Amino acid sequence: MTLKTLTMEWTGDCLILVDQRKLPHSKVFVHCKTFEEVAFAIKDMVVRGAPAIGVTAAFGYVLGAKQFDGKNDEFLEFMKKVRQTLASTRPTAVNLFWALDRMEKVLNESINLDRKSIIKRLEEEALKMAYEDIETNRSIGMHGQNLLKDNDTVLTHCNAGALATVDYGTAIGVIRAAVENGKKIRVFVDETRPYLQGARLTTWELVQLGIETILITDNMAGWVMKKGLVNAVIVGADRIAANGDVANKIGTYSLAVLAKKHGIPFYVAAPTSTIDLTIKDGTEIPIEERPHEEVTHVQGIRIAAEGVKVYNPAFDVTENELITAIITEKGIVKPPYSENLKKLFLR
Ligand SMILES: CSC[C@H]1O[C@H](OP(=O)(O)O)[C@H](O)[C@@H]1O
Repeated sequence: MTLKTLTMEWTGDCLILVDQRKLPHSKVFVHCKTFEEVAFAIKDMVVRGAPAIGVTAAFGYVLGAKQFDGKNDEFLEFMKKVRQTLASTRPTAVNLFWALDRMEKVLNESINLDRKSIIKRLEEEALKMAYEDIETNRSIGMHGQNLLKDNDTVLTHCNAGALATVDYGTAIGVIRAAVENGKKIRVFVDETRPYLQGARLTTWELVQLGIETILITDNMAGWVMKKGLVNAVIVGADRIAANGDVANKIGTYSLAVLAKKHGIPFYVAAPTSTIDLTIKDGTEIPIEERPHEEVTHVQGIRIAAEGVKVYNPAFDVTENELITAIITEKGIVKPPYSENLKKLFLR
């Protein structure tokens, strides 16, 4: 079985990723034939977005198993190294660890089979995860679109579209589903400095979908809300703590505070694989800090003085009291999140 979407293609021995560092200027692809190449692709953000990172790592795990050519009793040790290499790429999106846990479980359950059968089972699990993600996103969209009315204007941040997942998207999935249900939706897209996922990726997706898209710089969001131009804010997530605190792209917290101030509903769209019940609140979520060059340069051109210091947290945490509802594939979760997120896993 194979897989081919906007974000990735699995051919059986190669994971082909659209190079999101180069979009929208050029649509080029990175071919990964080893787990090391997959790890680099995640770390350097060839591919990014919590669900996309998880499934990419799953295929990286399969490639690692295929690469092993040592003695049988060294295989498990080798696969531990594969997991460690993939797990060390980016710390915030819990989907990465959720996906690797799923792959490791299949490995442990099939370890007494011959190597070919083990690899086959691992590949089946990665493909199952990939196709599940597409269905999950469509379900998030189906639930979430009920929160939007015809002629609503939505503001979104970063990219939580098809490119951040295996396909369809989470926050953008809600917008797509509303449009597919006949609603006219307009979208304000935050450019999302410093990596510009909004300006480069979300606008590219929405324009191709024929959805009215208005690009703004991040510092315009408050004014747009104050002018009464926004009916709802919808963002993705990288990790949701047990109490409903949400880690998402840097700038999300500011949007949530502004939305509260202006009485605008603030929704988070995420699969249950992004919920991490092992951590009680957002203070425990590891926040990735990325290279200074992402701030001092834009597309390789220096914009800041030489010698300047830089602080570049890639994510922030939005406290649960600022979140109106969390949209998942199992339905819409409202406060109290500590109680209601747990219930999701009992369904
Ligand atoms: C659907 S998850 C998308 C989520 O991931 C992004 O982070 P990054 O581009 O650094 O991987 C951002 O937080 C999005 O909301």
